[in-house]
Amino acid sequence: MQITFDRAEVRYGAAVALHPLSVALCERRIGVIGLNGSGKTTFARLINGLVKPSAGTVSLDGLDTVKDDKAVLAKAGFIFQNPANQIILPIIRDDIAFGPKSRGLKGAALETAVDGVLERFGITHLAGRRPHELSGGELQLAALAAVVVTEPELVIFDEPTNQLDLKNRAMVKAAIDGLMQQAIVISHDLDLVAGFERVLVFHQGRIAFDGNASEASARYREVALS
Ligand SMILES: Nc1ncnc2c1ncn2[C@@H]1O[C@H](COP(=O)(O)OP(=O)(O)OP(=O)(O)O)[C@@H](O)[C@H]1O
Repeated sequence: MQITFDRAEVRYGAAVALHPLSVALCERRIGVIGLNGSGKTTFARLINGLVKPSAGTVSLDGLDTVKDDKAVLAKAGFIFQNPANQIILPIIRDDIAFGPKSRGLKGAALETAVDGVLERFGITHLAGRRPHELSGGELQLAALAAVVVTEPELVIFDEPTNQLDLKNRAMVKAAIDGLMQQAIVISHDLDLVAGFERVLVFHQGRIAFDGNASEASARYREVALS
């Protein structure tokens, strides 16, 4: 999928969260790194229309995130920094079933779809649990399953390994690596984006570097320590 920013900018009053940005993205794995407050989440939320540009446009395969917001939401799933906030229903299985159910899937087809994603992310044993009974990594996988079951073309992750231990981090990394969908991953975890085709470094609301993962890490270290 082609994601196109055309002079898109975001302002909150007098403060600029994202300076006018024009960029086209179509790689399968795109990393976004940068200091706190550099504009990464704003950038990511623009992609699926959670944040609307103050000026300019953002489009996904020609669909405008403002005018075609519903179609954009169906194409691009978003995993929030704290996935517990996006798991609405008390039981994991019901939460995963919620999206496809509200799109009309029912009966055996619904059960098969839910079983499929539970198995795919290795969380079948967690289906009957409540969100607070899951580890941070398991919560990420449950939120990911709930997004993937709706069959988006793109999945956007906002700091998916934030505050996870090594084991949970590896679990989430494996899930992202194995994802069939295009993925955009915001992260402070440079290992997570190390193998990505394209990595953007944000700094003070602008892209300070756009290129391969190893050069991006070096550039990030430079801006972080400057
Ligand atoms: N709703 C909002 N209202 C006002 N200012 C905001 C809002 N959302 C973000 N900002 C500001 O915009 C700037 C960019 O924020 P953003 O969350 O995009 O950064 P970030 O790189 O994702 O940071 P972090 O790594 O801490 O999550 C920050 O200065 C932030 O304070």
